[in-house]
Amino acid sequence: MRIRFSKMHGLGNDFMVIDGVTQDITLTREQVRAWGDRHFGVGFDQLLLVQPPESPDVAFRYRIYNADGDEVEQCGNGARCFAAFVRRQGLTANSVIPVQTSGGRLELTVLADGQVRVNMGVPRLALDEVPFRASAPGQAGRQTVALAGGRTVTLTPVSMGNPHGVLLVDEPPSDELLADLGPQLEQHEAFPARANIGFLQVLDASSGRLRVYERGVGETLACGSGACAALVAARLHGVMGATVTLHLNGGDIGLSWAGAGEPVYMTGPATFVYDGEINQEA
Ligand SMILES: N[C@H](CCC[C@H](N)C(=O)O)C(=O)O
Repeated sequence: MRIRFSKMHGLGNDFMVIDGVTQDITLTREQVRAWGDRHFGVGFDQLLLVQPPESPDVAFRYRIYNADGDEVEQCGNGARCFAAFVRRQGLTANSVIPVQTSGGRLELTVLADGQVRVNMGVPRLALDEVPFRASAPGQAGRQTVALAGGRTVTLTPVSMGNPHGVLLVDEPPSDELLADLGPQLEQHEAFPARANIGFLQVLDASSGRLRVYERGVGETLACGSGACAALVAARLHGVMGATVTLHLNGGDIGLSWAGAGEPVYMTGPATFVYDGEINQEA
């Protein structure tokens, strides 16, 4: 069976986006991995599957699959591309689009300049909601994680619907730092569901530099939910204000968070690359 899809990206975090409203799509873990392969398939960080709504308070459901084939709860850059996709496909003409993901309900607003503003929901900081398994009592927002060889790191566990661990670093996050700590922390026993690991260098109260080693993918050029988690962590540490710009390898993202109990808002681009067709069995 031939499947129609669009290739898109949000600041270089790239997606295969499939209309599961007008096409009857069933995905297996093996199929996602095959299509995600950058040599033998389409190649992507995540696959986004658009589906009809399952409740009256949303217009759509969208499912997110990492390149390793696992379905996950949330994708911030993907949410922006989802909004641009459903309008381009003619599935909606609305500018405000409520959507359900496995990690919660998002409200997306397509702005006049084509950027998309996302209400990413209220961050969850309770350790069992991230989930995070503390090895020793930590103070709010700061947990110590033991690494092989006796080293320890301090990070902030945050859920944006998906799990994140954010480290505040004094220098620009280097390739060596991510290669050393990214895989260890992504799969660390402290994160029973694994985690996306962010490395944030705070530049001043309104700007910072972020690199993210994503769960199920590795480092991406941008991570939207990771950017939200980084702002939350920085605010818990008292080192950033309510409205910031974070510089990611793929570009800049605007964020705001008014504090505990409030949602995080993220604004950024959604870029269309090409339309394609692929065989279901490929
Ligand atoms: N790797 C993430 C999913 C994609 C998140 C990211 N691409 C974003 O923009 O939020 C996870 O396993 O939770």
